This record gives sequence, structure tokens and C-alpha cells, in this order.
Amino acid sequence: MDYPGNLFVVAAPSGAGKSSLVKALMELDSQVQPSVSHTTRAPRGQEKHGREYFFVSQQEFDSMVLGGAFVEWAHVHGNRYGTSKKAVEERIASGTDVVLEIDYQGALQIKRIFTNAVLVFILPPSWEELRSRLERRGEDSPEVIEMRLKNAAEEMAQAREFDFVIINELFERALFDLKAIVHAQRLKFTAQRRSRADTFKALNII
Ligand SMILES: Nc1nc2c(ncn2[C@@H]2O[C@H](COP(=O)(O)OP(=O)(O)O)[C@@H](O)[C@H]2O)c(=O)[nH]1
Ligand SMILES: Nc1ncnc2c1ncn2[C@@H]1O[C@H](COP(=O)(O)OP(=O)(O)O)[C@@H](O)[C@H]1O
Repeated sequence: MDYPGNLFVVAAPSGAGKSSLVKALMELDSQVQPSVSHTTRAPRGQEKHGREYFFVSQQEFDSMVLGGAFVEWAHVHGNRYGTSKKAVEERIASGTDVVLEIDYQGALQIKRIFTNAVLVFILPPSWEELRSRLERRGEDSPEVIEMRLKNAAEEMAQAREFDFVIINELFERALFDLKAIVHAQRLKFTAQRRSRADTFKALNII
């Protein structure tokens, strides 16, 4: 189905920089809104319920799954994460662009449902840099960091399934690339047709 709003999906191994890039994109672009996922993971230091995630219990997550509240959900690094239908459908149907920051399993589920979704995979420049970003972030225990690095190989092997790949070496360069993808999608004939419909009509092309 073709919605007036665009759907962008950004995935990456833990520590590659997807949250930082999406946050920076959002600060520059008021037309795109993030979707806040539900997770059974515990909050990190500065994280707030309803801002980074809705932090829910296993039982709450189970009842959302049973109630069909998720458009996609997956097990990632020992926890469950899901995107609620509410967070996506109403907004893209009303013409807002939405960005999902989810793992590759969720991204591939989304592409099957929203065939026009644009899938972007963020890669780190090297394994050494990925490890050092996770360590510098200082939010996860050494065991959690090891598990995330171990999972990163399998996650990165999925990059070829995505529409675009950005290597996040220099932050500003990677942000420029992400902005370019968003901009190009908006210029597609089908996407955001509403905002340009008057011109198309005046030119007699729709
Ligand atoms: N499938 C799915 N994955 C999600 C969702 N929300 C977050 N994730 C992914 O779960 C993984 C772990 O996220 P998080 O614990 O915040 O750690 P981070 O990757 O280091 O930021 C990341 O790959 C996220 O993109 C969601 O709603 N669905
Ligand atoms: N291009 C970059 N160069 C150096 N450090 C970066 C870059 N991009 C992100 N970082 C840092 O790396 C760490 C992990 O980034 P984050 O956005 O939390 O990753 P993710 O959301 O993919 O787990 C953070 O401390 C962030 O400030």
C-alpha cells in the first residue's frame, strides 16, 4: 500500500552509531518523527520511559503480542523489542515521515508489510572501532558488550538485504548520507505526492 508519509528503517550492530545519527537527523528535519519501541530491556542511565523506549515487563510484552499490537517484534541480545502499529500506521497514513530504529529481523518484517519502506544499514568502519565505541559509551557491562559484538557479525551479514548502506566513520559525512537518502525518497513521484499534487495537477501530469 502506498501511504502519503515515508517510512525509513535504520538498522546497525550495537555501537555503530544509529541512535546518534537518527537523533541528529531529527534535530535537523522536523518532517520526520521517530517511533518509540517497546522493550523488555532495563533502562540505561539517562533513558526515560516513553522517550527512548516504553520499558515494559515480560507480561506486558506478551499481552501486546497476543493482542496484535505490534507491526513487528523480535528477540535481540536476550531481550524483546517491538514496534507498535499505533506508532507507525496512523502517522504515515496522515502524511508524516517516520523513522524506525530497529534490528535487521524487524526491518525485514517491515519491508514485507510496507513494501515502499526504505531500509538503511549503518556499518562501523572496523571491528576495533565498533568495540571502542561500545566501551566509550560506557552503558553496558563487559559481558553485554561481548554478546553484542558476537551478534554483530550475523547482523552485518544482513546488510546486503538493505536498500542503502552507510559507513559511519566520520559522523558528519554519515549524517549527510542519511539526509541524502531521506531527501531522495521525498522526491520520488509516489512519495509525498500530496505535497506536490497542485503542481502536478497544474502541469497536467496526474
Ligand atoms: N525488531 C526490533 N528491534 C528493535 C526495536 N527497537 C530497538 N530494536 C533493536 O534492538 C537492538 C538493541 O537495542 P538497544 O538495546 O537500545 O541497544 P543499541 O543497539 O546499543 O542502541 C538494536 O539493534 C535496536 O535497533 C523494535 O521495535 N523492533
Ligand atoms: N562517527 C562516529 N565517530 C565516533 N564516535 C561515534 C560516531 N558515531 C557514534 N559515535 C559514538 O559511538 C557510541 C555508540 O553510538 P550509538 O549512537 O549509541 O550507537 P547505536 O545506537 O548504534 O548502538 C556513542 O558513544 C556515540 O557517541
